[in-house]
Amino acid sequence: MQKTLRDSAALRWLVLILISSLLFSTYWFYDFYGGIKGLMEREMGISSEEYGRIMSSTTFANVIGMIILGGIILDRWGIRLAGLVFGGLSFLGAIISAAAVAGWFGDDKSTMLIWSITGRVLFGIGMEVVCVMVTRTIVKWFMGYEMALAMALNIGFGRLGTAMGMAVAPDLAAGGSISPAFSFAAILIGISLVFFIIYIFFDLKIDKQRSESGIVTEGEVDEEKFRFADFRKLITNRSFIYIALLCMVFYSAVFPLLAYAPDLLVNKYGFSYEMGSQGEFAMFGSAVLGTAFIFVLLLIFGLSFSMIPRSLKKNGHKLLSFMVISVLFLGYVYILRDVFSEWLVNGPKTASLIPMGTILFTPIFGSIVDKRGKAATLMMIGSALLVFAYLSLSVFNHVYLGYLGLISLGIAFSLVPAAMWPAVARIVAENRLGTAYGTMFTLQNWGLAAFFWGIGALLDFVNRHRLSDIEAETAAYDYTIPVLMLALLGVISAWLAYKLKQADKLQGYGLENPGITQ
Ligand SMILES: C[C@H](N)C(=O)N[C@@H](CCCCN)C(=O)O
Repeated sequence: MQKTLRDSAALRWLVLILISSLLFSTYWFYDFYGGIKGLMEREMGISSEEYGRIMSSTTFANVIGMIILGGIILDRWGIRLAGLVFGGLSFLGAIISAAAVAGWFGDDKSTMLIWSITGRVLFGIGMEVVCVMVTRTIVKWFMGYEMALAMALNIGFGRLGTAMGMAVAPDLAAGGSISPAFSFAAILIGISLVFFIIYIFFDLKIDKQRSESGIVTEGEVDEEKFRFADFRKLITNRSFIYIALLCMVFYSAVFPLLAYAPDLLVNKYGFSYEMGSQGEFAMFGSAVLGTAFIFVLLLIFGLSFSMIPRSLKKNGHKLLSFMVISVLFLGYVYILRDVFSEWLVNGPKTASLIPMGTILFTPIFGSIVDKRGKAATLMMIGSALLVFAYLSLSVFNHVYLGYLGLISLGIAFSLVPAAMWPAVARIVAENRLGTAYGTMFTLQNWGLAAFFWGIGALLDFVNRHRLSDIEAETAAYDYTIPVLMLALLGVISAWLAYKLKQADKLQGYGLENPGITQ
């Protein structure tokens, strides 16, 4: 068979970087608000409930089926046009939000609130359809190659956007105005659209090659088109119902919390929104350099290890690897101890370590699912960890338990997505994946709509007697009840993962079997 662009590993990974930049920038915009919640409340004069309303508005159009409609449009128009339209929509939404907080439409509270919400609604439609489009593009280029790894790394790009958005937003707003943080985030989406336009040339070329070699192109595959009969079949499949509900409940317990996590750390444990004496950018720079340094050491270790003769490393190589990685990690912590000591008292920076950790752990858990299986069991464990995390962060008051809670949350946030998304591909036929992801994202948005807003509203309600003191900065929000509510979602997630495991036993999709069969 004639070779196409996707047969070149270098081109495949280049394509992954080009399209993942859209995920990086849109996740940045989705989550950077969390790092400046307190500042937004002060500058815009809004309450926690109103902050929650802005966050929740990302989902407003999606709860009434915009993602499914976007998926159908994607199937009909193809990756290039749909990518430009929905990427452009997320950019437009981000620009409107940035203009709103800059006071372009008026600087009174209600005008800023209305336009911030309008911007976020448009951004939300664009972002979710972009996510489905990017997933389909990965399938197009990586099917038969390193698809699971590509998906995990792609999620990693998104998480990096989340982490950096949360960590850097307070620095961008350090001049006393939230506007630069918004403009910067919007510009990032514009830059990633340029990367997407570069990708379009590769997409045109590969489609041309595929049609020349007799492989039908994406737009010509009739089976790819959306049919309501398939949709009905999908939503009556037991395993799909459980995994879709799990997606809704699990993500409702995680994404909204990220929007409140920095504020939770500031209010519950007395963390700060400001950095200490060393200067934020110097600290950020040394953290990035330290991370690059450790990657280089790991690379050297990997290369030297690969040169040891097989017979010598047969036994004990796992122990040796574990020891070397542990020493490197401890060295890393030692080198960066000043950075860590400053970061671990700063709310947004500490909260950003949750998505940061998932960048490493999601591919690791993904490869465990590939090699050993146990996807449904891992989803149960991930959900149980969520319960532990939220109990630690709510009913207990010790900061070390708080750190442990954040680590558990990070592991849960890696385990469940790493097991969930490849599992969908086992339950649903490949040519229906777009519809399946669209349906799951829609349900997920129902949950997000309720909890992004619900946490803020509950926070205002349980703290209603001291709101004026909180505004005067003489009292702090009590987060116990809102976080306990999320622990309950963890319990429901664990139950749904258990039901999924049972349904899979009946239906025989083999979710507990390894993904790699050869
Ligand atoms: C934000 C989006 N609705 C979502 O749920 N994203 C997932 C990743 C989905 C990747 C599917 N291949 C996430 O965990 O961020």
